[in-house]
Amino acid sequence: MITVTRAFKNYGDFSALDDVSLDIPPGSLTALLGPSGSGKSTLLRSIAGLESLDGGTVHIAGNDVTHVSPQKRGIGFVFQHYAAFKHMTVRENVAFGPKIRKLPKRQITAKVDELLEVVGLDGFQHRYPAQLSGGQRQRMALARALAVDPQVLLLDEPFGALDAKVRADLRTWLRRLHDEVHVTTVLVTHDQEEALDVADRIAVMNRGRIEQVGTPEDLYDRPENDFVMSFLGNVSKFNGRLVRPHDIRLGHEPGLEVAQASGTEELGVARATVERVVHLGFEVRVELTNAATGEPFIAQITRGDARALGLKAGDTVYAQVTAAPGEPVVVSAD
Ligand SMILES: Nc1ncnc2c1ncn2[C@@H]1O[C@H](COP(=O)(O)OP(=O)(O)OP(=O)(O)O)[C@@H](O)[C@H]1O
Repeated sequence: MITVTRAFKNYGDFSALDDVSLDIPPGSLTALLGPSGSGKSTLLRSIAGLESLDGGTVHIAGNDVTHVSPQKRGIGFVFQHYAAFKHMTVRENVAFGPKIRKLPKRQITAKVDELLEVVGLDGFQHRYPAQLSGGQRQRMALARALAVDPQVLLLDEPFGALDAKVRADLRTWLRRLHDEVHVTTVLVTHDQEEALDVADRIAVMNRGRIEQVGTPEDLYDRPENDFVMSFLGNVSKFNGRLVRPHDIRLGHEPGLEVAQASGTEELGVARATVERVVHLGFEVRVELTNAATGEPFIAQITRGDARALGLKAGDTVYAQVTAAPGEPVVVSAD
């Protein structure tokens, strides 16, 4: 368990951490998610001991490490741009930490073999970092961080510099790796899709504060405020409320047929003009304008529904917000 209690960090007048408290359960993969400048890296670096707090404490596994040096905190750290030793092979890079710790040679060999296999680099062990792809280099960085058996693994946008496809592959891989090694992991990301995909818990940060902590489901289905709702997925303003695109149904009649089809309670109907219909594979994004308010909004519906409605630009339709009873998918915009 990592416990941050009432952490404050200022840079001059600027408050980078403003009374942050957070519990990170042992064995979890927790994402710190927030926009640029919200304090994610500062919080991560404070847990690592790379930043000293102006107030508050950090405990790791029950020990107060607030004034303990980074080397003695039992952490592995991976940054966005990982600085590997260029003159060392992959194998030598991974073996570096255990060698410094003077582990017996045989033990080091076994450990490095195991880790290279876990990160899928066993065929690359004699290459130099420059001979690896970006994704392979980050996997080497993770193997190197894990080589010293850290209690905690801290990842600061580890896949940030890679292209979308490699990022997606690596996060699936990280999830599996975590299921295998179970080391308590904290991941900094500004990418909500990455956080929802990989983390079992997410702490949403904004302006040096934590807005909400919970499972991806909690945050997506039960956001505590507009900031969390907007940050985790698309939202549109609909009759003065924030609504998710897939919580809007479309029909040719006001209310009736959409209400019957969904069987859910009515939360508001609006007449709207279809501006654009975008096919996104299984789903269709319909861009609309509210006839009464002139506000643009988006509905996301299935391809089948779009076909049944025969939607095209210029059509007038009725949009209705739906939500399963008891599920507050609509948060007041005020
Ligand atoms: N050494 C520093 N000196 C002055 N200001 C700093 C310093 N480090 C960070 N800050 C400021 O503190 C705020 C929080 O920075 P932090 O790096 O924690 O944000 P972040 O959420 O990780 O953002 P990003 O995703 O852009 O890295 C930013 O406004 C940043 O400019």
